Amino acid sequence: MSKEIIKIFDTTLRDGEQSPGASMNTEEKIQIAAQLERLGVDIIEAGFAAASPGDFDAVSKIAQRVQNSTICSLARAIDADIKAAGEAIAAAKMKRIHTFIATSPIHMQYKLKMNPDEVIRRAVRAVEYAREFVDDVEFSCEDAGRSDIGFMKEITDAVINAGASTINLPDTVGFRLPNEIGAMVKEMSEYTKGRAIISVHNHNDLGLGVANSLEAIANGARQVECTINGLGERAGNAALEEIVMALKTRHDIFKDYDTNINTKEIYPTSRLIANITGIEPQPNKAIVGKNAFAHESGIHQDGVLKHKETYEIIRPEDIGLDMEDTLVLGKHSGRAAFKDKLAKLGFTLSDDELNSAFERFKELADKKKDIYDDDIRALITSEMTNIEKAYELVAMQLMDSTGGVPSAAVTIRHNGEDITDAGIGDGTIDAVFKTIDRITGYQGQLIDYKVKSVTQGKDALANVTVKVTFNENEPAIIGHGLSLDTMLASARAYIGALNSYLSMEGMLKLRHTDSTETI
Ligand SMILES: CC(=O)SCCNC(=O)CCNC(=O)[C@H](O)C(C)(C)COP(=O)(O)OP(=O)(O)OC[C@H]1O[C@@H](n2cnc3c(N)ncnc32)[C@H](O)[C@@H]1OP(=O)(O)O
Ligand SMILES: CC(C)C(=O)C(=O)O
Repeated sequence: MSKEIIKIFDTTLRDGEQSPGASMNTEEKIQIAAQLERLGVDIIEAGFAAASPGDFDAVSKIAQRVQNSTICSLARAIDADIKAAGEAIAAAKMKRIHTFIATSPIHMQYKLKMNPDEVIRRAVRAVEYAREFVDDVEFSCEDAGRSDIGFMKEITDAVINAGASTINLPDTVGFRLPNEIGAMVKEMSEYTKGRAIISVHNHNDLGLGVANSLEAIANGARQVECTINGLGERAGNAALEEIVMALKTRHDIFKDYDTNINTKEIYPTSRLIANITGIEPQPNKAIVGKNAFAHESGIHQDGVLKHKETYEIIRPEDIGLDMEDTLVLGKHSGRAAFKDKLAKLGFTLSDDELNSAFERFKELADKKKDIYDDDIRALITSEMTNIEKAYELVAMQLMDSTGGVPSAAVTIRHNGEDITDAGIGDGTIDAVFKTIDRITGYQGQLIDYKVKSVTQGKDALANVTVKVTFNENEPAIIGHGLSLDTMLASARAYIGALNSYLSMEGMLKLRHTDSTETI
């Protein structure tokens, strides 16, 4: 008997980006979308096109490039949002508009300030208008977990009649227990049988997002919304890798179902998201955490040596983690071996990108003894997500004697000219950032600074993430920098954030003059 496919709807680029500190620039989002396509997700929620000109731009560019996944944009039940979503995804080969409105009494009364009839009217109008742009419309009863099921049936009938083909029942605040989600999904699936696909979108406030999603599948849900590494608003969303690997590992229970996910792309996708957002999964995170396949204690090690399955329920290679082949290439490696390694890691680079990545790889190999797959992943990610460089770091010299004044001399290239200046600060990083400000004329406010080592060892690459505002009325910008030297990585991250800001500046200006149309 052929298995039923559970559609995997990935919302890393939309709900995942709602994780504090997880903002991504357009180039980064395009790279993530390409990897999600490789992973085999059915639907990529590429953003919320009406949220900002930057979001619109990212959704449009993803829609132009992705061929094998449906591209979706979220939209409130507001004409202007739906128009933005429809226009942003217009070029996609397969496209969907996902519109939503809250259906719980608490949201309707206090947030929307609408009575239930008005909510139904808005929902119907939204779906009808969305159908003017696409055939595939998803409607979400926001806060379904706390909504009255009778009211959800009423609104569901209305939106199905208006043209929605997927009904999503989000547990927006992660309040429900698995048996409750199971009961809600069962009742709604039976009610809508043959008329719409029932989907779930479970948040993780009580740590139950994945359990709730599995229970939903067992009770009739045929689409699950989830994110890589469980990123998302507050405590995050149900993690894609956990849902998919639970279905695969417990095929005895879920024998009738399958997904289109190529599980070997799970680990590379997780690393890409961690490198880009700077948000590392906790070490004990299921499936993709650093310790997920580490056996620390003697009895476990003894068991694994005798027979792996004594303590391993998943083979690392099934998620694309090659435990035996982590040590790679060195300074004597050539372009062919480097290209071959990149292909194995799932990267396809243009000739220019390959040349520039190879140069950076050689610089790294000169200084670092062991180069691991994760070093190469970080290097390529930073190479491929480099946006146009208005400013480029050329050289940097630091002074930080104990009891003295930390100072930095920095040379930056701008419009082909090298500009050098020096400055002091409260610490070396502050001195570097202030000197960059003096040279560029932009005054950045550092909101957050994070450094993590890409792999182990004293000579590990430092991956620095900064969050900076260059204008207090505009959103903070994320920048990443990679180097063996933490100070150099910091300077690169700060200049990266400025370059991102400049590439978005025109769009951000537009945002202030945006008007939001309501019906
Ligand atoms: C559960 C979720 O994750 S929903 C998705 C959350 N994602 C986001 O919010 C994306 C980022 N958001 C934004 O950039 C902004 O909030 C925008 C551009 C969407 C809207 O900005 P603003 O127009 O300034 O509105 P603001 O955010 O202050 O308030 C939201 C408004 O939308 C209304 N609203 C909320 N959801 C809906 C909905 N589904 N349909 C219609 N109206 C809605 C609210 O009632 C409120 O209206 P009010 O201003 O009349 O009180
Ligand atoms: C818009 C919906 C799907 C959402 O993100 C939520 O309810 O959490």
